[in-house]
Parts: sequence; C-alpha cells; structure tokens
Amino acid sequence: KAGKMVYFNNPMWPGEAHSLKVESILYKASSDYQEVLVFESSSYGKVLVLDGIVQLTEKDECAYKEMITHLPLCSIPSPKTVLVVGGGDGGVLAEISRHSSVEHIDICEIDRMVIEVSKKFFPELAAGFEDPRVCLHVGDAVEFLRNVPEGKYDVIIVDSSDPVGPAQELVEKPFFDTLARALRPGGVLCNMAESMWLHTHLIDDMISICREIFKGSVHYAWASVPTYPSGVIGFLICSTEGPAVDFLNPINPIEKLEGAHQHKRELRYYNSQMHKAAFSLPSFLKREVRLL
Ligand SMILES: NCCCN[C@H]1CC[C@H](N)CC1
Repeated sequence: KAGKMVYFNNPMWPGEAHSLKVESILYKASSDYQEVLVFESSSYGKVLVLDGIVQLTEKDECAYKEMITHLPLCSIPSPKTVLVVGGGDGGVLAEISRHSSVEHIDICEIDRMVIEVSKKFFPELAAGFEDPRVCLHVGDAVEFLRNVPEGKYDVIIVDSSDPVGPAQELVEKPFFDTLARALRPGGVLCNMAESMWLHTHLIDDMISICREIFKGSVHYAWASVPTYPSGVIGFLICSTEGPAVDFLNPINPIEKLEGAHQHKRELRYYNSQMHKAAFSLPSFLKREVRLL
C-alpha cells in the first residue's frame, strides 16, 4: 500500500531483508511463471519485482546492465553475433546496441509478461527491443539452445533472475554445456553470478563447472547495485578455447564506444577504469572460490 515499506526477504538471503518505501503500486499480476509487480518507490524511481525479488530500479539498474554487457563486449575485437538469455526488460539489449560491430542479437526470454510490463513502465529499457538487429524468442532458453547451431555466437549474456524460480536450470552444468557449444572458439560467456557476501558456495560451484567446460579463462567481476541484497552483484566471465581473451584490459575503449553509438544516453556506470577494477576481488573471495 502507498506509504508502506515493502520488505524483500527470501531463502536466497536468509535472516536479512531489504526494504523500500512504496509511493504507489503501478502493476501487479501473475504470469505463467511468476508474480510480476511494479511500484513507484520514494527514492529509487520505479521498481520491477518478480516473485518478491527486486530485479531492477530506475536509479541503479544502469550499473548491472552496463557491466554485464560491456565487460564481455569490450573484451573481444568487433563482436558480431550476441545472445541474451533472459533480459526481458530490454536494458541489456539497449546496451548491446551501442556496439556498432554487432550485426545480430538473439534474445530468449521465457516470460512475455516481463517484456510487456517493461514496454509500459520502463520504455527507456524496452527501447532495446526496437533495434533492427534484435530477434526475440519467447520461450525456455534450455530448449532454445538445443536448436542453436554449434559455434554461432561471439558473446552470450545470461541476464537471469535468481535460481529459485524459472531460472533454476540456468546455473546447472547441462546448461553451461549448451552455452559452450553455442559459442565460437574464443567466444565469451557473461553470467549473472550473485553476491560475494551471500553466495560463495554457489559461485564456487559455478566456477568449478565453468573451469571444466571453458578452457580459455574463467574470471569473476562485480559491481555495486544498492538495491540488490548485500548491495553488490557478480558476473562470471568465461572464454572458450581459441583466441586468448584478456578480460582485464578492454580492447574496445569506452571512448570509441561513446563515439560509435547513436544513442543520446551517456553511460552512467561503465568506463575503462571500472572495467579493470571490477576484476579486483577481496581476499576472502579469492580464497573461497580458488581464484588466487
Ligand atoms: N534484468 C534485470 C536484472 C536481473 N538480474 C538480477 C540479478 C540479481 C537478482 N537478485 C535479481 C535479478
């Protein structure tokens, strides 16, 4: 209700909750997959919530979408074909479209309601769907990837929700196998990889799986997102065997990116320094996920 605080607690972060003050509820319905809620908050703009978990707020969504997109796309020379798994709000699509080398973007989002709700309440993000290079597939990415030709993509971005609902399968080994098969040699995968403060077991499991499958390299990077539990979110960035990828030194410098895109929107979080810094990890994490 308006004026009330809404609390986000969840088995993914037992014993803690994050709260935001609600000015007004803008949308609330259940899709075939999850409950979809949009509300106007007092201090973070509009907020998109799926099954009681904050997915994005207007104030800080820039950090997540810019980093999950430009960390991989600025790491390889002229990426051409990109796949987004999830990402139904369109924010990542809008970021990918800044890269003039990209010729084709597939997106596979399971829940059509997320796309429609984003078009209505987050038009700046949903503008990503208007790019002529974008091809939308509504369905289960596990199924979609089974029918993708081997080595099709330069980059795959898994912009998923938490593995406690429709996204459960997206952190399991069989899915990573299909991702690796869909990438060309030297291709890059960038996955949402939860919080270093809350999920080191899950991160460790994901890194172990990726180390088996991606023989190029496996790195963990992170960004500050105040409305995500513990205020940070991580990214697992891997490359398949093939041309070496130096993730820590972006080769598509942001200046070029700034000039290349025809968008009037400037980047709000990503830049070359933040790119490099994102791979600097606290000692406890390096020990716990054996990234020493
Ligand atoms: N496309 C919007 C972001 C989706 N990813 C988020 C990662 C962290 C989660 N706790 C919530 C969703």
